[in-house]
Amino acid sequence: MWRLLGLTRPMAGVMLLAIACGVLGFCCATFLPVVATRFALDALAGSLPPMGAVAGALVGLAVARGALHYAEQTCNHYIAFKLLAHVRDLVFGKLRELAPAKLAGHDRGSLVSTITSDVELLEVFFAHTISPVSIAVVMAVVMTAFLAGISPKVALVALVGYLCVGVGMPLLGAHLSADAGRVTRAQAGRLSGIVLDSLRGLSQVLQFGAGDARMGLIDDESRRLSDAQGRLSSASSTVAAASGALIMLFSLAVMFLGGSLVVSGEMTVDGMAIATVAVMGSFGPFVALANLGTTLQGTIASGARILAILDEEPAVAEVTDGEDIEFSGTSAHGVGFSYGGEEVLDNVSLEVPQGKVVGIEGRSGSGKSTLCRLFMRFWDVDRGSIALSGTRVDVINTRSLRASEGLVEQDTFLFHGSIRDNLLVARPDATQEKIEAACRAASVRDFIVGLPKGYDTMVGELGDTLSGGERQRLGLARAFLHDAPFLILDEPTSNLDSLNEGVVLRSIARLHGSRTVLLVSHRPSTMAVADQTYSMDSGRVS
Ligand SMILES: Nc1ncnc2c1ncn2[C@@H]1O[C@H](COP(=O)(O)OP(=O)(O)OP(=O)(O)O)[C@@H](O)[C@H]1O
Repeated sequence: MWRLLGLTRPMAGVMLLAIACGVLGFCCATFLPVVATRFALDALAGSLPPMGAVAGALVGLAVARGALHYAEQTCNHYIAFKLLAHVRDLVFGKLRELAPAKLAGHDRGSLVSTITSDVELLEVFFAHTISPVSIAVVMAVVMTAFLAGISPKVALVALVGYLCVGVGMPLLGAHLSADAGRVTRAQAGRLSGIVLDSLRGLSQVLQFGAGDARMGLIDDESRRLSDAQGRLSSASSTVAAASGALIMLFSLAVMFLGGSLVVSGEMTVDGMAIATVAVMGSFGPFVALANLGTTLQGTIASGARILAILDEEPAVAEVTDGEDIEFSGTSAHGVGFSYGGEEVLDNVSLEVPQGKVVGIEGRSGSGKSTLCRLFMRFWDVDRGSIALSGTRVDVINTRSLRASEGLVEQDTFLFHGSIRDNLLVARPDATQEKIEAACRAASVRDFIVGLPKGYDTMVGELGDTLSGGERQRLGLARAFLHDAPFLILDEPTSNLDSLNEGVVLRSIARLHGSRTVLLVSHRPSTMAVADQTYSMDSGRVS
């Protein structure tokens, strides 16, 4: 909570304005009936001021109440939405640092839920917690001082009432909802994770008839979510009912106390009427806090999840004060690496001279893709070193490293958008000629121009109808378009038929001399294009 509060520091001025407007607004709301009572008492005594003054005072207070409440809400929401934008910016910046190594193990659904609904829930904290609490504290002081001027005993009873509603009710809410707020947040994340997972694995679910089991899982998680939500709403209804009852109780207490003080001569009838009306109308700022006990827990849970992401240390730190390189070949020396547990690479050394195509073959799981990712510096090596142009990758500026390398992984991810958009990811300023040349080299041009909308065909429209081979060739076209001097191709032909494989291999062969290629494949036909081939077995290279 302190750290979330810390974020509001640059907004302190607007926050003070919100609090000032809130206090003045509640003063208008509370003193409107008080002033009206005063006029009524004056009328009874036969000394009513002119009606114009009476109407002016009452209408003035009512209009001021509306305007001040509007100003308070505007300030609060200005602060909240500025801060939400700032928090989103921090979270996306952090995700960029954490990707891909630290995001590999994250539950995607939870992550999406944190980025979207958790950040949004902070609005409750920034717009509906900080200033209402401050306003309630100030109003408690103002009202107690005002009532003490009429009768200290009445002021004391009112203060106890304010504490019961403003402090007791949030505590009751927190007690009744227990950890339902935290559970609701966590459960919402789990549910989105499972739904996302089920959607992505839809064909497996259908193929193995796992629909009922999957549905059962989603039902169970939904039930847990609605149980937690049910506990939350039941707690807030109880709190709302109890608050209403307390307000009536304390108003009656003030009235009866006032009556007895009038009888004992310690208070005038006018004083009793004004004190009772003032107390009855003064609970607004405290009622605004009553539900904090149920809502704040969820908000704090969301804040904790966001802060946990912001606190996570990236596996690989971005380099901005290192060296820029001109690519002239790459090498690995004595590289050892594990993902945490078992060793995946052990003492791996290889040379990829400039302009050459170097192949790596080996059985599944021997660590070929891992080595590719280490060349990209998605992870840092545990032992040994990887260097580009003789400079260790961990001292090369990340921007320069990314500009020097292009990676085609086994699975090509296509963003929602047109084929052209997906290709331009690799090089936003590419001309149509460059796009065509890259697609021709990847043997995908004929497929694209054969589509009714050509390069403007939406990938989303195609959905799963795009074959594995077509996606793979689009991935290759992207890499060719990227124009990096060093291309890392991880199984670039695994989904291609021999005709398309032939076209792609001829394109790779044409790269000889102009680009350097590290080519991973288990296909002898693909390996034939390499100048030199390393063999990988159980994390070792020969
Ligand atoms: N992100 C990861 N976290 C933990 N372990 C991983 C991760 N990625 C890969 N591994 C493990 O590292 C080992 C090497 O995997 P890698 O993908 O590098 O092998 P590969 O030779 O490319 O296999 P294939 O030819 O099947 O793609 C495997 O045992 C794999 O389970």
